[in-house]
Amino acid sequence: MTPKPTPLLELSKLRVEFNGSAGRKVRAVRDVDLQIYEGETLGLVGESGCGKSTLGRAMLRITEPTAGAINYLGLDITRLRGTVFRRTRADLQMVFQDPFGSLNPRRTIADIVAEPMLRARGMSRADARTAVDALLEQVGLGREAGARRPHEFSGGQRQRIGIARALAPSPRFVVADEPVSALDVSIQAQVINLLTDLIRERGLTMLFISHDLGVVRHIADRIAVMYLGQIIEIASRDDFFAGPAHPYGEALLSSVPSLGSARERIELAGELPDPAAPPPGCTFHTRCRYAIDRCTVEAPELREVAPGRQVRCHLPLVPLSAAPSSPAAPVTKGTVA
Ligand SMILES: Nc1ncnc2c1ncn2[C@@H]1O[C@H](COP(=O)(O)OP(=O)(O)OP(=O)(O)O)[C@@H](O)[C@H]1O
Repeated sequence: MTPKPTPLLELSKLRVEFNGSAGRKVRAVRDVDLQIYEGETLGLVGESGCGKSTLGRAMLRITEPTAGAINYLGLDITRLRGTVFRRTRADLQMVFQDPFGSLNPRRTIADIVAEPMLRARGMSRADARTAVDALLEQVGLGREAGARRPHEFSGGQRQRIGIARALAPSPRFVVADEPVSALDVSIQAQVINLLTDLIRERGLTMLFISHDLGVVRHIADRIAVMYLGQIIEIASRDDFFAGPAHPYGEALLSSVPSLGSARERIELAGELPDPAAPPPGCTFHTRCRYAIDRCTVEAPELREVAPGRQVRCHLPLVPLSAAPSSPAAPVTKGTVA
């Protein structure tokens, strides 16, 4: 028997609540348990507002979790303070959806990319200069880009700068939050191919957040589906695209005919419920076409229905004896044409 791989990052009961209007608590992330294995890209999908960004930001403590633990190499990051936190945090970086908003317009690209090398890794200026040149080459901008400022670049180029800055402290784990959704489709493919190359060359582990299943299919090894702050399905990429086990995933996939799903289109009834007042029982029951009485009163647990495949549903769509698949098994990733 092959030993189970050790997660690089493990979330236990991670919770994020915001103060909503009229003193109501917005439960954006609800007690999430999740393992991310070294070298894998985990795609996090779900409708707008289901909590994907909040979960990604909480994993890096950009948004402080309300409760729970984030285990990274034996350390609970939520408990770290001061220098130890800053040093550890340099291993964990983020690529944002809108790189322009996060790039200081007054600074040169070389300064922007060098800053985390100097601050987080204590590099000398001379070493940082050499490393910046190499990184700008690696992300396809060329070292000449270093002397210019953010406004001189197109959206796709700015995202390359955002990626260079995230990689500057040589992280092991990167959260990419909708990194291509603001870009033209032709540019999206180039940035996805760049990320795929960087993941392979640097052995990066990544949480890739996207509402676009077509994009996720090109880059992710495993898929986690989120609904109203909870993970409701986890599967290998191939298993998920062959047929989601949760009715929500089934509906999401059916809405993208280009993904080759021969199934009928399933309309999701109504809007995403208010995360400050989630429905009782299974939170998806109000929109689920298979819901039975039990779903309205009893909240399902996230349970394993096949090796490496978990689902939070009383009536999962795959048979309990579904074909085995390893959670961290290497998957050949596609190149976007
Ligand atoms: N700072 C905040 N204060 C109050 N509520 C917030 C805050 N940030 C997010 N929320 C709420 O938390 C819930 C989850 O939002 P989040 O942005 O994480 O979802 P998402 O799936 O990433 O959606 P999107 O793709 O639109 O960003 C939403 O109801 C959102 O309105």
